[in-house]
Amino acid sequence: MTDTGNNLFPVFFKLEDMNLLLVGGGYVGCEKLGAVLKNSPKATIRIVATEMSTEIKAMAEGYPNISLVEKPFEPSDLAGINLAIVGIDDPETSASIQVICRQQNILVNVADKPALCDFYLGSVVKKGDLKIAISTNGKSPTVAKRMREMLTEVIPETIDDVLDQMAKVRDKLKGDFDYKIKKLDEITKDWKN
Ligand SMILES: C[C@@]1(CC(=O)O)C2=NC(=C\c3[nH]c(c(CCC(=O)O)c3CC(=O)O)Cc3[nH]c(c(CC(=O)O)c3CCC(=O)O)/C=C3\N/C(=C\2)[C@@H](CCC(=O)O)[C@]3(C)CC(=O)O)/[C@H]1CCC(=O)O
Ligand SMILES: NC(=O)c1ccc[n+]([C@@H]2O[C@H](COP(=O)([O-])OP(=O)(O)OC[C@H]3O[C@@H](n4cnc5c(N)ncnc54)[C@H](O)[C@@H]3O)[C@@H](O)[C@H]2O)c1
Repeated sequence: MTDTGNNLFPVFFKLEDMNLLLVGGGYVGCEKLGAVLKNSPKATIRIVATEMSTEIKAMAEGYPNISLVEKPFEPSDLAGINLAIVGIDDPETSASIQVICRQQNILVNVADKPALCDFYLGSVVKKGDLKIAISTNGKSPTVAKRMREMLTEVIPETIDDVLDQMAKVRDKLKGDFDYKIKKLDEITKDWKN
């Protein structure tokens, strides 16, 4: 078996059909909330923090699916939660939240603590329906950010029109699976050059 270097398995969650808990309402909480809202603005998010910053309150305004609860984290906050992100300035409590999440099979990200993460957030390139997620295996989030900027620049805005056209062709194609693949490959075969 060869080691590919980065063994993280990328998936795209339908977060808007899930319940997310964000613990922490400071700088990191705000960063992570921003990342979530940019991608999945209708996600149901419970934010629990002893103190909620004015920034996070402002960011949550206008999102009816966000509930802000100003109090310390308690295990009961995990009721009905599918995913959790922890961004608090208390390493011991962070570690204990990670343990409780594990016990309940809730996937957890403790921001900036790779050893305590079941998943990492990625840098995200988004052009209409096209989305590319980038990971450096935790080696350099700054490189991930630069790659996002580079790809955002080189991918044309018209890619979304291309996706619309391809979706139309795809819907119209009759025939079996192999035929469809052949046809769709034919239409796009020159793109590599
Ligand atoms: C991609 C992005 C997504 C997001 O968070 O939305 C993201 N970090 C971003 C930015 C960023 N984070 C940090 C800096 C400061 C510069 C620097 O330290 O390099 C910058 C740059 C900046 O802000 O300019 C600090 C930092 N981050 C981690 C550590 C701990 C460590 O490495 O041990 C420390 C040190 C903390 C300390 O010093 O105490 C760890 C993680 N950060 C990850 C994701 C995961 C790995 C992703 C991957 O595989 O590449 C992982 C493992 C876990 C996680 O947090 O999910 C987002 C870019 C969004 C964009 O702009 O596109
Ligand atoms: N600020 C940065 O640039 C930065 C960069 C890298 C790593 N970090 C790390 O990320 C973590 C969070 O940093 P920050 O800048 O967001 O801190 P912060 O002080 O801005 O916010 C901390 C938040 O955690 C909340 N909190 C603390 N204990 C809690 C508990 N038991 N239950 C619920 N909420 C609780 C506070 O009320 C506050 O909302 C720290 O471990 C920090 O070392 C911060």
